Amino acid sequence: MTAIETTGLTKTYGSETALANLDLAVESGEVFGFLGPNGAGKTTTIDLLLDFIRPTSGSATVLGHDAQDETDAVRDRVGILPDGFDLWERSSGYRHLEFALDSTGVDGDPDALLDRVHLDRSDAERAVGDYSKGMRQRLAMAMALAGEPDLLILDEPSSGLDPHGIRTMQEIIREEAAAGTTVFFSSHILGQVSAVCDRIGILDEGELVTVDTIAGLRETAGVGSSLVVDAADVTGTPTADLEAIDGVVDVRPEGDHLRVAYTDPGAKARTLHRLVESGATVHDFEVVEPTLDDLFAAFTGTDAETGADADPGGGRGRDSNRNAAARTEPPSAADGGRATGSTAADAGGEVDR
Ligand SMILES: Nc1ncnc2c1ncn2[C@@H]1O[C@H](COP(=O)(O)OP(=O)(O)OP(=O)(O)O)[C@@H](O)[C@H]1O
Repeated sequence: MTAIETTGLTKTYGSETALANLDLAVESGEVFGFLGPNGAGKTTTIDLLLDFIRPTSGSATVLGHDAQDETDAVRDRVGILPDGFDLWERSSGYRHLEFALDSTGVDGDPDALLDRVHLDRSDAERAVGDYSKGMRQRLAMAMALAGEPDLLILDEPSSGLDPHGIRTMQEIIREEAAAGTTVFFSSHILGQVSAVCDRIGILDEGELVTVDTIAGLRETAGVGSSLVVDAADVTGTPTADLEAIDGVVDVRPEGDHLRVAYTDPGAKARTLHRLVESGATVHDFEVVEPTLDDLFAAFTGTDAETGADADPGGGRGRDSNRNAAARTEPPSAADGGRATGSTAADAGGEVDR
């Protein structure tokens, strides 16, 4: 079954197109990474899937249900970690988990959820108002896991997490995938998705640029690996000599090192041989794999982190003001559903446990 399917899904705000004509199918059981820089349209897509906002045109189904007409059926089976969620500041972590479990109608153990996200039970007794950003994120993830959802939709799940927290998040995603849960998660931190995703969709300025496996993306982008060699006396080996080696695509001196980009793995040994033959002393070498940032730049012409033009000569560039547009229609709360979104009412008083 297809877990998520969108057809021509579009959202505009006045003259601003947040999402343009999105056609996307995420298969059941897949871990799908939705990548794009700030303002690419990731949250807009997720908000449309969960009916937090309505599309300008197009349609979407989630777990076989129409995202706009069968919202309750969707939210019953989807665990959601929204972007910019709110919590009840004076309620305890436990209270949040009890609420999340109650709203799924499925029996569950709050302690088991805490264990999964590595949140201490003593912390769960406290009001969330003084939680760190990472603890809040862990609690929100635990709420999303309540009720064993069929689909997890996570908007920037690693936001605010330290490296240990990021590893925990990745472990949870792997465990969920192993249990057959479909996971759809957005991120602009490209390195973090490669470890867990079956496929990746790259979104840029509201448009889906490509969808593929990481290996497929690398191949299509033509971004090869590099051999970085620490060698002395390389003067006897002209760059052109190395560039002529089968499989080598580029040779650049970098300080005391030489960076040799190749597409055929056999080119590594041929390069090292050629250097030694010509009298160079090879002290050390390492293979540098292309990062997803390299891939992103190859597909969009922009740097994923900064949005800056990655290739001023040939890239498409970005309008740096694009994301500054005022939000005139804030995502609404998932009231009563499984969502941890802006449902929190800070009712005041003592810690509510
Ligand atoms: N309510 C709104 N009113 C006007 N413009 C909006 C609104 N919501 C989103 N936008 C615009 O739509 C575009 C896509 O925004 P969206 O939040 O979906 O991006 P994103 O990829 O999730 O970014 P981020 O990584 O920063 O969360 C942006 O240019 C944003 O300014």
